Amino acid sequence: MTTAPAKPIKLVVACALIDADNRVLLAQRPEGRKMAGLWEFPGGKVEQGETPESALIRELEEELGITLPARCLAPLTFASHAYEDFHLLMPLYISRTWEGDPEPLEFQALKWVRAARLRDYEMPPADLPLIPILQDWL
Ligand SMILES: Nc1nc2c([nH]c(=O)n2[C@H]2C[C@H](O)[C@@H](COP(=O)(O)OP(=O)(O)OP(=O)(O)O)O2)c(=O)[nH]1
Ligand SMILES: [Mg+2]
Repeated sequence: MTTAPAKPIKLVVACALIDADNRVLLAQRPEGRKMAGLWEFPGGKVEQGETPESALIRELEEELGITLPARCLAPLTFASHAYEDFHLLMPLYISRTWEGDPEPLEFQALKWVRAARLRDYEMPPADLPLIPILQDWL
């Protein structure tokens, strides 16, 4: 019996930011990167020495320029997806409260999207199972 070689697990944290109109923030991945142009939830890799929450707070500051205390983050769901060269494990948090106006500091664009419209935006394959969960929740 042969088994497929194990792929490294990459831990990425992301957040569904929800505005007062119940819309969710999607961010368009930059040019020149893997999956450029696809729409994702802001976030990024958990670095050595970080907790998932501290990594997410750092990423939201770097990518969007917003400040979000850990108490404003609630766990929503997660993605688990086999990419070609790694396995993505991505906890998805949700928040309705932060300080500052999100700006596309590291993205091509940002978009506030209604739950019913989420499928109009092409997302990474790992994110597709998250859409109905978010739609049920919103
Ligand atoms: N942030 C985020 N990443 C996602 C989503 N869906 C998905 O498959 N990913 C994948 C894409 C990447 O392989 C990985 C995130 O890596 P990244 O390169 O953007 O990480 P990062 O923000 O830490 O950026 P960098 O330090 O590499 O510049 O997770 C999502 O909804 N949000
Ligand atoms: Mg990122």
